[in-house]
Amino acid sequence: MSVEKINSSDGSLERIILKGQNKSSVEIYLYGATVTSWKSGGRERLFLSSQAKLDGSKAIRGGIPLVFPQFGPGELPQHGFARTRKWEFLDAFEHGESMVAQFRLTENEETLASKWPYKFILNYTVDLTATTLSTIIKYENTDTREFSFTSLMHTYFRVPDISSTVVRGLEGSLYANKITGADNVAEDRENVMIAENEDRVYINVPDTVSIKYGKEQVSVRRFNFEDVVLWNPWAEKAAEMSDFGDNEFKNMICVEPGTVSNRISLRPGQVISCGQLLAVNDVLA
Ligand SMILES: O=P(O)(O)OC[C@H]1O[C@H](O)[C@H](O)[C@@H](O)[C@@H]1O
Repeated sequence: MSVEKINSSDGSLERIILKGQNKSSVEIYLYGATVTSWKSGGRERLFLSSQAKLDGSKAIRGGIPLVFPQFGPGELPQHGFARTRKWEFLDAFEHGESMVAQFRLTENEETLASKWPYKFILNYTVDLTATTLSTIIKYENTDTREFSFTSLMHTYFRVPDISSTVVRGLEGSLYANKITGADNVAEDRENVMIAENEDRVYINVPDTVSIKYGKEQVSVRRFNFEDVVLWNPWAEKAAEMSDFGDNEFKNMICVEPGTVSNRISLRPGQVISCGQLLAVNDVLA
């Protein structure tokens, strides 16, 4: 088990690499506090585009970008400012079976001058075990006024083949289809598969959904996040994105825990912790 801090002496961005038991590891860029790699049993579980910008010029395309305080388009830049700010690295250490790293983001002059002008502290904890990765944000209102926000962990999973990838646990939930504009559609499938440009916000989702591919399954358990966004840009939209390889849509699926259909409100001094626990399980059969 080890912690490595890569400084930017060669011009690359600073990052932290935690190595845990059984060939597990996680890499976190201070830029956006973006997790860019998670390995369990020596295998990469997250998708990072070969075209991703890793120089701080754009939000990182892949891994786990953190969306705060605005999901999607709006008064702030798309998906807010947390994914394009440099976070402070607080500490990394071994804790029982886990390797843990902690990061912090607070307001700055730019955010105070933005359309979301509040004082806040986000404490972000990344916890790695041999078979799990948990990412938790503690949101704290340090302002004198109540504020509200939307937030999400934009998790990009690497899959061998999208055409045989199944998402389970969504059956019975309602979703808004952001492509067609249809709202409150009931999901009636036990096994959700993607075969075109999909962008859906699921609400009333059970705590755990899972992604199954081949003989493996990764489960995604949420804490205090209400919704799950399901996204794959498919061929045409992928081709329009400068930081996404044309054929890479075949090897990724975004299953994104967040609270985006409602807003989270915090009074002065109030705190809430929200996050996700990703766990790798082998599937027999
Ligand atoms: O291109 P980005 O700003 O990173 O957004 C990528 C995607 O994020 C989420 O999944 C949204 O639901 C999509 O509408 C959006 O296209």
